[in-house]
Order: sequence, then C-alpha cells, then structure tokens
Amino acid sequence: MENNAIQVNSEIGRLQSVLLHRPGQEVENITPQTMERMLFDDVPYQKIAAAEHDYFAQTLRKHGVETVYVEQLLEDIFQDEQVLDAFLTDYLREHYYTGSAAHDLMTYFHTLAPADLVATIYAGVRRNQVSFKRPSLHDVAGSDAANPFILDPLPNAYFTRDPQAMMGTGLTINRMSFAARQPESLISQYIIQYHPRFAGKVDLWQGRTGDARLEGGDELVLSDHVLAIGVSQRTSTRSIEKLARELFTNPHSHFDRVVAVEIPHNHAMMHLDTVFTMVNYDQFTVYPGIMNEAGELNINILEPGAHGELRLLHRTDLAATLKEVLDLSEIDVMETGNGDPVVAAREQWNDGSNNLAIAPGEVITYDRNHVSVELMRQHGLQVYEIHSSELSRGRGGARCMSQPIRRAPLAN
Ligand SMILES: NC(=[NH2+])NCCC[C@H](N)C(=O)O
Repeated sequence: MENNAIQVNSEIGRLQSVLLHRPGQEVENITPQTMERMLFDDVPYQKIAAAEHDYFAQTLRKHGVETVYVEQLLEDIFQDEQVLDAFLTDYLREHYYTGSAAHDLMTYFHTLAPADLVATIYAGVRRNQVSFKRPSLHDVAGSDAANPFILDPLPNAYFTRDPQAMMGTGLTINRMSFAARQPESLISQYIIQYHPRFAGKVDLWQGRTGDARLEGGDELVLSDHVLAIGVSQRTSTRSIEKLARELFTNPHSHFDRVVAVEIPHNHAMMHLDTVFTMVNYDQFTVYPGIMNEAGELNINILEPGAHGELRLLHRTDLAATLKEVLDLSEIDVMETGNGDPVVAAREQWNDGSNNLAIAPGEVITYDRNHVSVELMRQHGLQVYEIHSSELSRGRGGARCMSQPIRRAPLAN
C-alpha cells in the first residue's frame, strides 16, 4: 500500500490540512519562577490566547484548510484501553515514575473522563491532586519536591511545528532538546503509530530515541528535493547528518539535498524558522541579524556522495545558495524590519520572520509586526494578519503554531 497520509513537498503549496493545538490551562500553569524552564518569557492569559488561536484556526478554515487538533487525535486513540495504558506507562516512565508511584498516578488518570484526561496531560498534575501510598525520594526532598507540579504542564504544545516534522510522505518524530517539551513528541509518536489517519500510512524518517536532537522549527521543505535545516540551539549537526543519510537512501524519499544553515544559539532565535521563512516560489523573509558584518553565514550543502558518504559543499551567501539549490535566476529576500535595526530586533522577537505560507505568495502572520507586514504587502504578497498579544509570549508565530499534513503539489 502506498504511504499517502502525509504529502508535504514544499513550504508554499496550497495548504490542505494542518495540525493545531488550542492553548489550554497549561499556559496558565507557569509561574515567574518556572517560566524560563518552561521556555516562556512571560505568563500568558489563557482566555485571550485561546481566542487568538481560534481566530488563527478560523483564518485557516476560511481559506479551505482542514484544521486537525492534536488533542482530538489523542482522545481518539485513548478509546483503546491498551493504547492508553501503554502511553501512560511511557509518559510516567519518562518522568521517572515507576512502581507504586506510577500505579497511584495511573489510578488517578483512570478516574478522569477521556477529554479531561487529555486536558490534564497538557495542563500537568499538581501535588495535591494525587495521594501517594509510598512517596518517592524526589517527591519529598530536593528541587522536584519544591515544584507544585508532580507532572509539569506542556505550555509549548500549541507550537505544533516542533515535536515532529512532516516532509514528503513521512516525518521525523523529534528528540526535543529541553525536558519541558519532551512529552510533546511522545504524543506525536503515539498518534502516528495508532491513529487510523496515520497508522501504517506514513514513512518514519527518524524517531525520537537516541541522542540526536532535532526540532521541527529547524526543518524547512524548500522543494520536493531540497530541505533547509537549522544548525541551532535545538538541532545538532549529528542529527542533520543522520537524517540526510536516511533521506538520501530510503527509496520512498525524493530528497537529495540538505542545506544546513548555522544560526545563533539563543532563545530569541531557537529555530531556523524564527529568522527565515519561504513565502513564495522566489520570495523569502529573513532576519538580517543572523549574518555577520560582511553579510555572510555558515552554510553547508549536504549531498549524496558517490560511495554512500555525505558530500559537503561550503557556502556563505544565503541568497546565492537559495538560487543555486532551487535553480532560480532571481530571488526577493525581504528583511524583517525593512532595514531598521531597532524594528528588526523588536519584530524578530515577536516572530515577524515566522510566516506561514498557505499558498504561493499568501501568508498568515502576526499583526503586531506592522513594519514587516507592510513590507510584505509592498512586495506583492497577500498577507492575512492574526491577533498576537498573548500567543506571542511563547516566542513563536504562525509557522510555529502549525504542522502541515498535506499541501497541494506546486505547478511547475
Ligand atoms: N518553530 C518554532 N519556532 N517554535 C517556537 C517554539 C517556542 C517555544 N517557547 C520554545 O522555546 O520551544
């Protein structure tokens, strides 16, 4: 049977289906003390965040995109008691709960109705929600004992782009860099393995076990042959090489080039898509702060070598490299903030470089980055603005909040 549940062969082909997660209680289960560890820069107001997210989802649906909610898929697969128990066992084991403590937590989860159970996995579990027959040492001493949560919330779950990345007919299920996000890709793994929408109908290019860190915000599908992957705070060079080897040899993959783009390793630019997005056949947005004074950065093109090895071609000019790998004679690179360094830094911080193309030349982006919005309009793009007061506090924009499952093929 053909694997056809996923069809993503570009960043820009008309978007048909997308994975989303509506921010729930989890975004209010962070405090000034935990927000740094939770990868947030502020404490969001859930009611407004959810309303803003609903507006984003409506904008997608209005343009014919099917919106699929991860939390719904999770609830669906939990109908099967064995799948539920297997998930909970893995989830608890990854939080170092085994034996009697895991048993008590399992018992607690089983008292919840399916929708509440899913909401609780996202929201986290507080110490006073469960009574342990025998406490574990980490519940009574040390830093874990001081945490009001025995299972942490997943406030980053609305950034559905990161725990997995869909490309071609398959996906990578990612080993996340920080503990705060690791359970998110366990959820992806279970959905892909057990949901009838995906089970047995996708190619798995790379799984989440092993030590190769990779996150979807770094994985861009420039064409049906070329990926760009960020060498970033979250994605290691080893995992890029591992993925390239798989894609170059797996008969189901048609990717034969990976462009590894090194970006600064810091929280404001944690992924390549926070500084660079493709929005049309020949149009891109880029944050100029990723380049040195000479306008250069460290780029390596990976190609299959003659004897199964990887060949590296070093480059320093982003625009020239894009022309080379996409076979374009001219391209239009729009700079976040339109040349003003103060605006550029401010708008990059609020994801002005993180645009989601829903068709060639049609993008969804945050309204607050008004200089970049105006610039894109001047360059002929159709821009759909979405509200962004609360959603932006998590440092991710429209691309981060969406995982394309299907895009229409591009007319060549
Ligand atoms: N694709 C993206 N750029 N995602 C943004 C993720 C932001 C999230 N707070 C994190 O630090 O992980």
